[in-house]
This record gives sequence, C-alpha cells and structure tokens, in this order.
Amino acid sequence: MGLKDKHQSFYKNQTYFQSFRHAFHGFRDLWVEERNFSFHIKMGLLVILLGLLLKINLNDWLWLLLCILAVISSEIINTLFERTSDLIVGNHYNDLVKKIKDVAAANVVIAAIFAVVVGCIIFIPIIIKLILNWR
Ligand SMILES: Nc1ncnc2c1ncn2[C@@H]1O[C@H](COP(=O)(O)OP(=O)(O)OP(=O)(O)O)[C@@H](O)[C@H]1O
Repeated sequence: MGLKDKHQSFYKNQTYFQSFRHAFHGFRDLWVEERNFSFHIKMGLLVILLGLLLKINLNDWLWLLLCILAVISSEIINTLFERTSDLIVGNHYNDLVKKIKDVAAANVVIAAIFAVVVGCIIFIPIIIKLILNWR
C-alpha cells in the first residue's frame, strides 16, 4: 500500500469503489490472519458442494446458507472483540478481557453447533435414502 493509499484510509470513502476495496482488504485480512475464518469458509464451500451433489431443495438451501452466514458472522464478531481487546490492553492479562474473549468464542461455538445440527437434519435423511435405494 502506497503512502497516498494509507493517507486516504484515514478519511471517509469518497466512492463506492473505495468502500468495496476496503471491505475486500478486511476479507483478505481475515483470510490470511485468522485460521478459524479460512477454515469456516472452506467448510462452507464443502457443504455447498455437498448440497449441489445431493441436489437438496430450495428450503434446505436457505437453511444451509443461513447457517454458513451465522458461523462466518460470529467468527468475524469474535475477531472484532479479540482485536479491540488487544488494542486496549495489549499483552497484559485482564479478567474482563478474558470474559469478553471467552464469550465471543462461545458465540462461535453456539453458531457452529447450530450449523452441525441443521446439517445433520438436512443431509442424514438424504444419505439414508440414497443408501436404501442403492441396495
Ligand atoms: N489479555 C488477556 N487477558 C486475559 N485473558 C486473555 C487475554 N488474551 C487472551 N486471553 C485468553 O486466551 C484465550 C485465547 O485468546 P486469543 O486472543 O489468543 O484468541 P485466539 O486464540 O486468537 O482465538 P481464536 O481461536 O478464536 O482465534 C481467550 O479466550 C482468553 O480466555
């Protein structure tokens, strides 16, 4: 990033393209710096592939996409709380920061459990049906 770009980023975006570009930088940063984020994206793509292979219906697609969104959003919120906490206390131990980070992590786990349960409800009956028809 050139000096001009860095300087610009301190001011309000002037165009929609600039807003989008900064959002893309955020996405790239999450992908590179947060291993859990890239893991969830890969899992989401894998589930989408499975949905395509098993030809799930529209209703199931909506639930699946909602689950992917829930997990990714909670991971992003988790990262925001982690970074904001680190910005405030740095490397120093703080009881409240521990609680904040643990609650943010719990938020991700809750979303992931929800996604796994929905995934099982959608895919298990289809897979059982496939196995029974295959015999
Ligand atoms: N400054 C701090 N004060 C107290 N506890 C902390 C602090 N920083 C981290 N912790 C504790 O360590 C845990 C891990 O924090 P860290 O910031 O390393 O998250 P992380 O490993 O990046 O998490 P994730 O796996 O979600 O990416 C937190 O959940 C919290 O319990």
